[in-house]
Amino acid sequence: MPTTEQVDSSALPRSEKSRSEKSKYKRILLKLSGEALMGEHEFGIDPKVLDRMALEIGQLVGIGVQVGIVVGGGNLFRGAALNEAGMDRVTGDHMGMLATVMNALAMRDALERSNIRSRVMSAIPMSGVVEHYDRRTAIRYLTSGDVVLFSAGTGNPFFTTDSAACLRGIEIDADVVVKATKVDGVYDKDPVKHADAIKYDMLSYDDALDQKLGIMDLTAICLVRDHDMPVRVFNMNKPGALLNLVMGGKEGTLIDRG
Ligand SMILES: Nc1ncnc2c1ncn2[C@@H]1O[C@H](COP(=O)(O)OP(=O)(O)OP(=O)(O)O)[C@@H](O)[C@H]1O
Ligand SMILES: O=c1ccn([C@@H]2O[C@H](COP(=O)(O)O)[C@@H](O)[C@H]2O)c(=O)[nH]1
Repeated sequence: MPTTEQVDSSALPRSEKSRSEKSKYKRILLKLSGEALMGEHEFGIDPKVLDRMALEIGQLVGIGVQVGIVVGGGNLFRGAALNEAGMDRVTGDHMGMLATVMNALAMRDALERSNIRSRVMSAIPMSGVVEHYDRRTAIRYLTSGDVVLFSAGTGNPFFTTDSAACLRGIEIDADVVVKATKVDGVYDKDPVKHADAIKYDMLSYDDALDQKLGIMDLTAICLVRDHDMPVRVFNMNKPGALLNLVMGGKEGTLIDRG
């Protein structure tokens, strides 16, 4: 398992310090579903969702957990959908990656309004708007307690932000990749389409791959399997769930080597 640098909890109030010492994870990579940022809307960003996420992320930072974030772009553009509508696929993917930069900027704004120090890095150079992604700099920011938002996915077309989240999680030596989504875990089939879907509490990488469960793309699952990076899938609309799972609570579904 990857190791992380110890969190300096000496600056925290006593109650938060003792929680930090008990937290299961010291550094996490949180994947936020772009689609979930729409809230009740059909497109775009619901500021209420951003503010609620900022509050929940702030609780983790408050107990000394280091938080890297990858935000999806499905609330704005997806390359595959644009391609189906007739657009060149690579152009569509570039639009999708730019959408994730917009979401990351909106998330940073919400975090900073809650007095949570945060940085946006982009896999696609965007001088004057956000910093270009650099692993060592990102780890320095995380170690100093800043939230780091990794935007523009992997920087390459034909990938997804799930793959980007797993890649960045491995690169920054996160203890876990936490996938925040609209459903409360991984099921034997899509629970949005099938009322009789059965939820898994835990699942091996190989089972997730063999059953093609659709919660994450296969590239992302292969990556975490090859690097033995655990993934926890949970419902981001359940208040307190993120803090609970970081403290070791059994939220959602754990995907690991089994
Ligand atoms: N076996 C499964 N178990 C759970 N969810 C599943 C499964 N198969 C498909 N899904 C679907 O996957 C969705 C969650 O994926 P995710 O959060 O990546 O959504 P997304 O809309 O693709 O995110 P983004 O907007 O970031 O691209 C759920 O809303 C659910 O409908
Ligand atoms: O590495 C990447 C990541 C994403 N894209 C494009 O962005 C959109 C939005 O990402 P989601 O994972 O669907 O939220 C995606 O559909 C791709 O078009 C990419 O090209 N490369």
